[in-house]
Amino acid sequence: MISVHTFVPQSLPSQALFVLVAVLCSRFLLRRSKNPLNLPFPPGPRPSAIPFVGNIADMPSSQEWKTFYGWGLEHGPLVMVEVLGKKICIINSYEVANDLLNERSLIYSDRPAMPMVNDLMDWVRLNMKTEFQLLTQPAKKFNMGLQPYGPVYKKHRKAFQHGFNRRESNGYQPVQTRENTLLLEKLLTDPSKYDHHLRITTGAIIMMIGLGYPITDNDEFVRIAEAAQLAMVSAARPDAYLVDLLPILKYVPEWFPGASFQKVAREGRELSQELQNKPFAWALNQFKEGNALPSFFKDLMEHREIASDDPKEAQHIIKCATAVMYATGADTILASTLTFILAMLHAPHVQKIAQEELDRVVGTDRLPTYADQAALPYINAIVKESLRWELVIPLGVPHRAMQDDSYNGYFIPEGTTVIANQWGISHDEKVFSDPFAFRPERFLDKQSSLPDPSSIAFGWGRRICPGRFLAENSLWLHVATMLACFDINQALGKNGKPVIPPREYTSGMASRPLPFPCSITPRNVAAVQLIKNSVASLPESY
Ligand code: HEM
Repeated sequence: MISVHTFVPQSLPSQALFVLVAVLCSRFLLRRSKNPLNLPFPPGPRPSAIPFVGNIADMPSSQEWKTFYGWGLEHGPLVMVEVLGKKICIINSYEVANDLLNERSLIYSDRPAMPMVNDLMDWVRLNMKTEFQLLTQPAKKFNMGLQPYGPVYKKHRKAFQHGFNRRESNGYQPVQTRENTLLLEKLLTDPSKYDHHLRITTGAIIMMIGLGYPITDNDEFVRIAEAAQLAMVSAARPDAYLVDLLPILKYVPEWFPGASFQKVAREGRELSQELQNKPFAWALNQFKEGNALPSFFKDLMEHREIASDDPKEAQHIIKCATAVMYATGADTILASTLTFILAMLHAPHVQKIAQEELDRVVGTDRLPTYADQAALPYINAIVKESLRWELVIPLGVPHRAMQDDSYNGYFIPEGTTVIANQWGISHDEKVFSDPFAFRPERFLDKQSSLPDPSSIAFGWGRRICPGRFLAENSLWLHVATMLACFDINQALGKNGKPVIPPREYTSGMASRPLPFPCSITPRNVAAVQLIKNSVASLPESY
């Protein structure tokens, strides 16, 4: 069933019902009339016999990527479904995703409207009619990741890329190194809370890099960022709410029977406002008083012209970029590191090989650093396999066709939502043999033609994740240093036997492992001393 927190009013007034039917009919007829070559649509599960309803009953309510993967096996790499007149294409192969989303990115770089998240939760308010108005009244648009493709989006993207291209991202390595060393100490002291420590570390890294903000215990900004991000990713699943399929419903008031989605939206909206305003106000104050630490925010404030020639618009773009950064950055790095830890419990032999490589190349009297990266192919392969084995954003962020297109004899009409099932693509056994096993070795062969998992996990074309260099740097250091200092083992169950935790992940746009027990112990006395020495030699502050 469709994953509705649905809303179907019990007793719509007859006029509203008429409008609804008219909207559906016109959408249906409009789509039918535009297929000049009369090509078939891509195959997919058979829709309902009831007109307009389409595949609503086939849509999964959780772990959508697994159902979509099954459709790929049954119908081929490009699947189409239709839900209430809206067409959704699901891509299950690297080749097709590359052909459409990379090679034809001029056509596929738009985002679908997503009224629940964008309009009602205020992540991108689209109540203005034209791109021109969007350009001249930018005050409401906040999350560039969900913005339609166009001049406004390009300005936001440019500002973001300025701070996170490969060179700038490498410039943040000292922050990552410092916070990671503190993480090792926390894992030494209290390993059972490993997920909490990692959450604090990824938050601290993002807040320092983004705003120059040193987080505290129970930090308010971290709480806001996490809550806002959770609200967004829970709602931003493909057509999770009926309002995403029938945008007219966004005008239904919260008090109306059955309109509980409006309460969810209001709470999300309040969080998104807090996310944009509170940390920014703090950073601006620091900047004005001349106390700002080096950060993405400070750099952009000093080079506002990169964002816009208009200082007011520039400030707005900077505010949006910093908010988006800590809304998207911390949780994704956390989830990929948790996946790495879970993988170590499923493939214990891997860490033995990795530790042998680390001892041989780095030795045991210092921590691995970024300078060792090129000499540690097995660690690099673990990072790649962690990005492939389970996906932080299993279905990517949906794209939208901006014009009619055809591919391999199939018609893809303008307006189609295009979902790259990144989880499915990463588990395509025609490409990755034994895809459910954690096997870093598959990436050791330099002659191999396997796609790099980064070219799947971080998305496609002009919308590819701009935080990917930063994310990979963080993940690499967590993997290399944790394996250098600790043994990561299965925890013992009640019967005293080791327990392999299941590979269970949350649903939503972003996904992470459900909490799982594990044992993290220092490899030996030398590792304990190494961590203590490394912490002692950290500078007092930034
Ligand atoms: C392991 C970590 C991460 C993964 C797997 C990941 C994955 C993704 C994916 C799949 C997309 C959608 C791309 C598409 O539309 O095809 C995306 C977009 C985005 N990511 Fe990441 N991401 C990660 C970390 C980060 C970090 C650390 C930041 C910020 C510093 C970030 C900022 C963004 C932004 C702003 C977008 C929207 C891009 C746009 O629409 O133009 N991400 N990410």
